[in-house]
Amino acid sequence: MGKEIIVAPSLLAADFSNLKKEIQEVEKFGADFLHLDVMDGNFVPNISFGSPILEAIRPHTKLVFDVHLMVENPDCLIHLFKDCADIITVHAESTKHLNRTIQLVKSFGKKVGVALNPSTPLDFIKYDLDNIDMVLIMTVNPGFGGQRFIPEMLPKIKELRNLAPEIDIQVDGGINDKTGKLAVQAGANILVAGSYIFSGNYKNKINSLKF
Ligand SMILES: O=C(CO)[C@@H](O)[C@H](O)COP(=O)(O)O
Ligand SMILES: [Fe+2]
Repeated sequence: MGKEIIVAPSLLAADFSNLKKEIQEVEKFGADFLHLDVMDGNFVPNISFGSPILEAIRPHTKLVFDVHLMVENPDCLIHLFKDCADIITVHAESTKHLNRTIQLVKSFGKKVGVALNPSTPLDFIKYDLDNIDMVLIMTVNPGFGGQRFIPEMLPKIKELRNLAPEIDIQVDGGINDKTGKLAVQAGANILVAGSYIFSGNYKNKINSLKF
């Protein structure tokens, strides 16, 4: 442990007909990041929202915009997020040349995250760790909110924490007060939670993740 816990509500589970209010509520109750799941219906079997929505909500909050790109060929799309994202996370599985994609995100002056699907080994990023700000360990298979946390990801988080003691480790998928605690004990310091937070009582839920 050691690093302060960052709580990142995932907008995917918010009321889409009331986004401005939803975002301002989680901000008021202590959220640190706003996690924004961009899905293209190709890399994952679902479509969510894209840069026009992010630009529309950007003026209404000071939260850090943590953009999780679940798109095939992210190099073609990254530029769309240059005016609204603070952190851009790409999936290691979505690009042929991960190191080039990392450099592209950085060329826009953004922090760069790399996400790994549950079955993707840490070896994929071993030689890029010094160039990455954050590693996102997916604790479900990407594409949908409301899935169950995969406990086999806990040793993966531990292994990464040993490999990179200072890096930000984000976990995403099935996070609640119980699974979040296990992830933090394993070494994670950024907790994404969608259905857990947006299912009600935002204040208690956000507080319950600040271990
Ligand atoms: O990236 C994803 C899903 O692919 C996530 O960010 C989900 O939005 C998390 O939702 P919950 O599992 O917390 O409901
Ligand atoms: Fe996500």
